[in-house]
Amino acid sequence: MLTGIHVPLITPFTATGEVAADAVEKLADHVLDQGASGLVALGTTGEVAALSPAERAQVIDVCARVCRTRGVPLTVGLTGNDTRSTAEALKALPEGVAAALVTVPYFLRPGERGVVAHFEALAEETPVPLVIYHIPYRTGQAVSAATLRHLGGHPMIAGVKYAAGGIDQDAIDLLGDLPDDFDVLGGDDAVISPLLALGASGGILASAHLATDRFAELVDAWRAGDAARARALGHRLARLSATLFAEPNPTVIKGVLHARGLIPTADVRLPLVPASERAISQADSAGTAPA
Ligand SMILES: O=C(O)C1=N[C@H](C(=O)O)C[C@H](O)C1
Repeated sequence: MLTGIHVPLITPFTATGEVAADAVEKLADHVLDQGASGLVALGTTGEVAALSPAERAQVIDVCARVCRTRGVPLTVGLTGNDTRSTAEALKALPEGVAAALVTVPYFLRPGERGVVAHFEALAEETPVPLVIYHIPYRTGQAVSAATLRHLGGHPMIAGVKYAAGGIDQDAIDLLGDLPDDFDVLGGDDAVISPLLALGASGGILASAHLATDRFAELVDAWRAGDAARARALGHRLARLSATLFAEPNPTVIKGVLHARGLIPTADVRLPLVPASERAISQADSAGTAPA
C-alpha cells in the first residue's frame, strides 16, 4: 500500500497569519504533478503543533479533496502520548483519509512493552491503517526491529516511517525480514537512498517539496535495480536535503518555496523562526543543480 514518495506538506500562511488554504491546494497539486505518490497532512513539517483544531481540520479538508480528485492516498499525522486520546482522534478522522501516521508516544518513555500495548490498543479501534512513526531522537523512545516486526503482524498496522537518525542495526534487521504487507518508508531525508537500497518501499520526505520528480525517480531506480543511476541521484539528493535541513525544518523549505512563488509567505509560527537568507539561497541553488 505504501510505496513511492509521500510529501508531508508544509502549512503556508498568509501575510496576516492565517492558513493559506488556496496555497495548500496549489502546493498539493504541484507535488502530485511532479510525481509524488501521495500526501501527508499534519506532519512535523506541517507545523501541526502550532495549528488550532479548526486549522488542522481545514488542512485535512483541502488535502482530502485534492487526493480524492487525483486518486492518491492521504495520510494524516497524529501525535500523542496518551493512548485513549489518540484512539479518540483516530476515530474522529474524516472520510477520505487512507492512513494515519502515529508517532511513538513521546516524552513519557513507556518502554517497548508500553509501545506495543499502545499500538495494539490503537490497532483494535482505528478506522484506517496505521503507520508507526519511529523517530527516537524526537520521542526519546527506542523501538527495536523485533518490536516493529511484532506490531507489523497486526492487519491494521501497515508500515513504519523509519527515522532513527541514520541506518542503524535495527533498520538492517527489520528490512532483512519484513512481515507480510508491512512497508518501510524512510523519514530521514539524508539517508533515503541507502534505506531504499536495503528494501524500503518509499519515503515521507519534507525535502521532496523540491525535486519531487528526482525523489520519485530515486525510488524507481532502486526498485528497478538500476544501482548506478540510483547511487548518483541519491548522492545529489542527499546534498539537497543537507541544505534544506541546515536550519530547523520546515523553515528553509518554506523560504525556498516562497522564493519560487509557490507560497505567499515564508512565515513560520513560534518557536520556529524564519531561515536565514544564506540558508535559503544555498538550498535554492542545490535544488536546481543538474542531476
Ligand atoms: O513531517 C514529516 O513527516 C517529516 N518530518 C521530519 C522532521 O521534521 O524531522 C522530516 C521528514 O522529512 C518528514
